[in-house]
Amino acid sequence: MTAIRVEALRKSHGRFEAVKGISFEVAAGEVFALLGRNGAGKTTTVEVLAGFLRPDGGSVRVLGLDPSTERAEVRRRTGIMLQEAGFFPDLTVAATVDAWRGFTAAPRPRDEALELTGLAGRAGVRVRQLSGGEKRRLDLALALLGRPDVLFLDEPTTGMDPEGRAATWEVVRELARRGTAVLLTTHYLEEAQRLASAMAIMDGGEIVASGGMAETLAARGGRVSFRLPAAVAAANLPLPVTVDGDVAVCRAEDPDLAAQTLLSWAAERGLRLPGLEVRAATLEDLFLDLPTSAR
Ligand SMILES: Nc1ncnc2c1ncn2[C@@H]1O[C@H](COP(=O)(O)OP(=O)(O)OP(=O)(O)O)[C@@H](O)[C@H]1O
Repeated sequence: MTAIRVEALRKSHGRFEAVKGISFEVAAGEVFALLGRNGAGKTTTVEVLAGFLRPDGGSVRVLGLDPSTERAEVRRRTGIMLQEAGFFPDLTVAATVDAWRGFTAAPRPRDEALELTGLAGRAGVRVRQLSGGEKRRLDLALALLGRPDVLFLDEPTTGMDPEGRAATWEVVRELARRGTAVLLTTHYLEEAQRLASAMAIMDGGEIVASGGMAETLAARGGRVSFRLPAAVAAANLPLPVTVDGDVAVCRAEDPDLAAQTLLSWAAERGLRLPGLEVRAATLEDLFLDLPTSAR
């Protein structure tokens, strides 16, 4: 079932067109990563989907509803974690969750929300005393309160320590397993690669690359890297490489085959290729391969 549908969406801020006719879909139970450098138009897109901004062109549907005209119903069934959270600094964590529970239909119990986000031990602490990462966790706890069918996460793990990040990923995975559609924006490409099964990369308000995560990465092939022996000139290797310092990198559709070719070539000459590493393409490779303006 399609949970989020964006068709030819356009949105300007004043005269500046931040989103220029983008389309994508997110299915129930899917984590979809919307990526792109600062100012690409990701937050504007999320704000339209959440009903904070009206589209100037095209259409968006969340759970089949129009967020600008059916905002209350969309709000009831979505959770949202924006970059800037508006907390009351003098309230405790527990009081903040209680206040939000008051606005939420059939909310989760407070302790469950705090437990899920690793804040159980911080219930009595005032919001002003939380670290940046803990504030993000509180924001997530509030976004989860209504057991949403759709969750918008705008850079959810910024400022979190590795443990907090891993715990957040686990919460997001569990929600997706239970059918929540998750739209994630992040600058952490490893996070996107681990969490999302599909993605779109935006640049200057347009989508410049999109597709299933596994399929897109598999289509990029992979790379073999090793330290170039002093006696070997890169041009003499049996496959083309780029050299960075003393590390040679060979991009290949089939990196295992490329590694075999390089190793046999080295063995025939009694050479070793120290530090040889074979790996599939990452989202970072894909990003770095985009035209400069698209990063
Ligand atoms: N309220 C606003 N008024 C004017 N311009 C805006 C407004 N909000 C965003 N913009 C501009 O629209 C463009 C897209 O911004 P947006 O916040 O959607 O990008 P983003 O991809 O989320 O970036 P980031 O990764 O930095 O969060 C930027 O150039 C930004 O300066």
